[in-house]
Amino acid sequence: MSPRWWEWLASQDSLTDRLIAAGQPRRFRVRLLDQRHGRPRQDEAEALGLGEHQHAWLREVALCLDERPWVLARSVSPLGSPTDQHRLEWLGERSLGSWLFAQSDLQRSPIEVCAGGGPFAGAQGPWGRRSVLRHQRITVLVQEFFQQAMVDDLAMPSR
Ligand SMILES: C=C(O[C@@H]1C=C(C(=O)O)C=C[C@H]1O)C(=O)O
Repeated sequence: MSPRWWEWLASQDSLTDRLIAAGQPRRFRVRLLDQRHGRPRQDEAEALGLGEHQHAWLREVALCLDERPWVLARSVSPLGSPTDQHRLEWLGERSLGSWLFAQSDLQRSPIEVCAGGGPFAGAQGPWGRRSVLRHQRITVLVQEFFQQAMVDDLAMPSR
């Protein structure tokens, strides 16, 4: 892995803030692709220690600079029951990170890295990462997949 990618993949702070800074003067926007209640994938349930029938809040977004998707993200957070309202349902196109990283007691698990663009149709990119973030009773598995548009716009190394 190149040092420039390591800097992105290993960063413990808010990816939103890093994208805004690196993307200057491009306009940053969170484009909400999907947000619903449903069953996590098996690997997501395992990462969250969930039983296979437990429901979760599922959120998929594109983090865009000048409307180009640099990162596709899929976040999964357990629900007590399918009819529960998740505390973050109101987010809309505000960044999940803008709320999470405003919580003083936020905890983050070690970051796991994987190759590839992620479980999104047509996704293309060199790297993905995931970690679990916790604040009081909220636990969120955040999965971020860096896309070819970011490679091109920042002239990043291919891997
Ligand atoms: C966790 C963060 O929030 C980002 C924003 C997301 C969203 O709005 O759904 C999802 C993943 C993150 O890249 C962050 O900024 O680090």
